[in-house]
Amino acid sequence: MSRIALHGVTIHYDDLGPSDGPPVVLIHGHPFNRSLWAPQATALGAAGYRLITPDLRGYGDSGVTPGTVFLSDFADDIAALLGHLGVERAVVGGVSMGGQIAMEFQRRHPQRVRALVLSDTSAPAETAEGKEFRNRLADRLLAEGMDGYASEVIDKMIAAYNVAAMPGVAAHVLGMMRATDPRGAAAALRGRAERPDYRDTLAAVEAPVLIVVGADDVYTPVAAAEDIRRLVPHATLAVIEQAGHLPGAEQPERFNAVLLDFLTSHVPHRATDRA
Ligand SMILES: O=C(O)CCC(=O)CC(=O)O
Repeated sequence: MSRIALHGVTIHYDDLGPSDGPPVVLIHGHPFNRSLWAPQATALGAAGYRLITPDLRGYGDSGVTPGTVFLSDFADDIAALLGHLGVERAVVGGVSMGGQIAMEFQRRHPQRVRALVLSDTSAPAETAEGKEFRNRLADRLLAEGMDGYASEVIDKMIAAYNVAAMPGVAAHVLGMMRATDPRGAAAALRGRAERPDYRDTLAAVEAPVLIVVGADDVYTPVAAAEDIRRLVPHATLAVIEQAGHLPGAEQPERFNAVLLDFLTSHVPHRATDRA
């Protein structure tokens, strides 16, 4: 684990795998942390890729900036982290809110994106109803803490059948949610409520794009992934069976196979991308 002070906060991150491998950044969702990507670390490293996984500000070991944190703040943190690491261009991917941050990164720093990986996410701006929900949830988490929310949503974060069948995965996901600082979660909820519509950005993307979705995701169902696919005709779409909103955790072997297949085709090892 490493850390860096940037934009007024300390960001913790892992930088794993061969340092001269093509860099891949994977961004966790809400309310998780970089340990979400533990099942990807070994597989990517063994295949020769460098994997950089930050704890977003307000999550995991990173510092908290209470109030409102916009997806643009998260994207700029990642750009600064890559600058610190001497990485000019990278594969940038994420799950759910992390996928939206990857789209925001593409919007703000398109020249730094070698390829995009969008797992279980959606491109449109928040609806009026969604904004109200996120702002209410932010108030609730600040008042009550994370425990009640974590118990309520575990069977949507991973497929309900996996909660029983995969107690280790369920415990990990619950543990990440419960350990999140409510001030960090609330700040991200408020900022995410204000996110822009990413559909125009996606329609203009020339970089390779991988869209992944759990077959039984109830938050961002397969239809949301198909909507993204329609915007990006050159994208690859993979549906992961026996998974919900977090296929990288629920079905790591299937998820890793799809990811590595995409990387091998579109991001070969020869290029080094160090600045
Ligand atoms: O609140 C939602 O939109 C679904 C849950 C979620 O955001 C999880 C995540 O960001 O990974």
